[in-house]
Amino acid sequence: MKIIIGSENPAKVAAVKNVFGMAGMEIVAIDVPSNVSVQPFSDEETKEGAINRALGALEHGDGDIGIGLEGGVHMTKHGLLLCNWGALAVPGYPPLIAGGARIQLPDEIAGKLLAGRELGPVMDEYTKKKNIRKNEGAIGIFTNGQINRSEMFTHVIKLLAGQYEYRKAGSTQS
Ligand SMILES: O=P(O)(O)OP(=O)(O)OP(=O)(O)OC[C@H]1O[C@@H](n2cnc3c(O)ncnc32)[C@H](O)[C@@H]1O
Ligand SMILES: [Mg+2]
Repeated sequence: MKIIIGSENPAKVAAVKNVFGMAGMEIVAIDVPSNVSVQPFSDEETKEGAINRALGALEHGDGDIGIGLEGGVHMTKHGLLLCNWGALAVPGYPPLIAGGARIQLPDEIAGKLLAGRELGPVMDEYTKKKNIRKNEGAIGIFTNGQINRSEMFTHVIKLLAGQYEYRKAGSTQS
């Protein structure tokens, strides 16, 4: 079985390997476009990005399963929340989707995003570190290391893998 993940971001690739990395599974990472803004600004747009990546991965990677993971932000009355979505696509079915954990972003960070900046570089500037988005992520920083980006995406991939298994079992029962 060949699984294509539509991103080369190591935090995302690690999440797929954590769940699908058993014997007999080939996991290939390719960078495919999300076809949404580089900084998605709603649940809908972030979810759309994940679906586009999953379909793109399936199309360009010649695999059995395409997976897309996308990070974004979503405005609420409690401020700007970090949001994350995943999608799993197989030929002949509508993509399965699953949402990830969401947390509040501090006002200082939210203000920069509302001014048009991207979270990745804003986080590097804020922490004075490099490539936060490929490592612990904003979620790791603002949960004091309790949940890092790849753990958060691992949970999303488990939600996708479980739905995929459930659907497969159902289709062989009848
Ligand atoms: O290579 P890709 O797969 O594009 O990985 P990415 O880190 O850019 O991740 P996304 O495109 O899914 O995220 C959309 C934007 O939000 C930023 N972002 C999302 N979650 C983040 C996090 O936890 N930490 C840092 N930046 C994050 C990211 O840098 C992008 O600007
Ligand atoms: Mg990106």
